[in-house]
Amino acid sequence: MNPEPVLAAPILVAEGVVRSYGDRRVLKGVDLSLRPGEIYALLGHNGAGKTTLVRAICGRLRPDAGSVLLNGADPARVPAARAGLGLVPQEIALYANLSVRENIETFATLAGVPRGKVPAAVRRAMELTRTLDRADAPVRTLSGGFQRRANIAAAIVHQPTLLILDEPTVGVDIDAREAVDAVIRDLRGLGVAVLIVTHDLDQAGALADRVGFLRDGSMVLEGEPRALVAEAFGDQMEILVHLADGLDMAGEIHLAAEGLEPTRRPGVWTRLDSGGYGAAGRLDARLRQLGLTPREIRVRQPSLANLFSLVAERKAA
Ligand SMILES: Nc1ncnc2c1ncn2[C@@H]1O[C@H](COP(=O)(O)OP(=O)(O)OP(=O)(O)O)[C@@H](O)[C@H]1O
Repeated sequence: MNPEPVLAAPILVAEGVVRSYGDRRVLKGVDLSLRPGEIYALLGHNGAGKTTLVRAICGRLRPDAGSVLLNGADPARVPAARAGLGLVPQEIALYANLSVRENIETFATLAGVPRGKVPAAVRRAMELTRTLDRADAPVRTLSGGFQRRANIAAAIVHQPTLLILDEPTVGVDIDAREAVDAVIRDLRGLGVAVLIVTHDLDQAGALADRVGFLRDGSMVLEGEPRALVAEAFGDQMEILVHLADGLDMAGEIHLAAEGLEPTRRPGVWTRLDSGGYGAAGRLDARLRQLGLTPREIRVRQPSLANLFSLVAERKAA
């Protein structure tokens, strides 16, 4: 008989984390754990408490109640625990006039990499982030996507076991985004635990082994993205209707009466439906009758974005 696979011990264990600012409770007892080689996407609207949770994980603030253990030690009290952490801030935090190599050397020294080991550590970080071919270029001459990878190199040069990335794809074009995703996957392959704080639901759905939705300081939903979507929507599909520009109020009322809701993309409306392509065909005919001829109708599997709206609606309900 094969023995049960033994799961590696978690790198991060946060339990019942509570934190208030004044009399406002911003974290209301949050649990979060990450194992080596796991990518976790922390999702939530502005003000949900994501940054506060990350600050508690980094040991930059102490929870009022609950605990955070990073590699078994409290990062707010034990500096050695913080050595196991790499943080990639949302803004590029590099010296613009220094080269990629010089920047990463500086971060290696700051992170306490022994002098003799700095060149090899810097080279490894540049290889992992595919920044080696521009190692000697000043950071200010590099594209936004390249700078972001160099930012990751600076955060991993001391070989942390947990890497936290804050909004790694904000302002990054699609090709550069894929390059950043590839770096994150490689780090997972090396056993690094990766926590991504993001509003980018496409990235979370594509990359994360687990996602957690933080809402008003509580983790309201957590799990494997595809399983969560399947559980929430069953056999429903998303019908996306793309309409011509210049929709008037009457048109919007008709669309809402057909159960459609506007998306963030102008002219694109959405509805969940278990009738699949047949339902899309009937909707097309109905909209034409109403004089709202769609430019395009698409039917697709629901995504994390649908789940995110559902979680937000539940709050409203
Ligand atoms: N230092 C502070 N003093 C007082 N209130 C704070 C402080 N930092 C955050 N808050 C409040 O705590 C709540 C949670 O903030 P937090 O930054 O953790 O949310 P977030 O989910 O990271 O939001 P965003 O996506 O906008 O960064 C917000 O209402 C915020 O205004």
